Amino acid sequence: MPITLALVAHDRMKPALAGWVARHAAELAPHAIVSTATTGATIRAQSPELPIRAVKSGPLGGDQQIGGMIAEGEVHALIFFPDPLTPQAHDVDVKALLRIALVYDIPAAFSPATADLLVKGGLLNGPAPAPG
Ligand SMILES: O=C(CO)COP(=O)(O)O
Repeated sequence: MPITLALVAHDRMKPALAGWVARHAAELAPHAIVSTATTGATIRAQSPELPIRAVKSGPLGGDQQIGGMIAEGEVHALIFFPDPLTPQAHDVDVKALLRIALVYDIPAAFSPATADLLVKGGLLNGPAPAPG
C-alpha cells in the first residue's frame, strides 16, 4: 500500500538527500512524496520522474506544514537530513518537526545510513501505518 513520505534537507545536506532519492527512485515511485520547497526542487532536478508535492520552504513555515501533516496522519514517514554544523534561523521549527515525528512515532531517519536501513527494513513495502 502506498505511503506518503516527507523528504526534507538543509542546504548542505540536499545533495545527499537527492542522491539517496535517486538511488531509491524505483522503490519510491509507487509512493507519494511531500517536500519543503527548496529540497523538492533539488530532488526534482535529479529525479524528474518522481512527482513531488512541495510545501513552503522550511524557514518560511514548511517544517511546520509537514509537522501538521504528521499530526493529521497524512505523512507516514520522515526522511530529514539536518545540517549538524550550521545554525538555522528557524531552529525552533526544526526542533518542532523532530518532536512531532516522535510524538506520533512515525518511522523517521536523519542520516543517509539510517534512511537506507528504513528501506531495507521494509518501509516502502509494507502497509501504510494507521493514522496517529
Ligand atoms: O529548512 C528546511 C528544513 O528545516 C528545508 O527547507 P527547504 O527545503 O526549503 O530548504
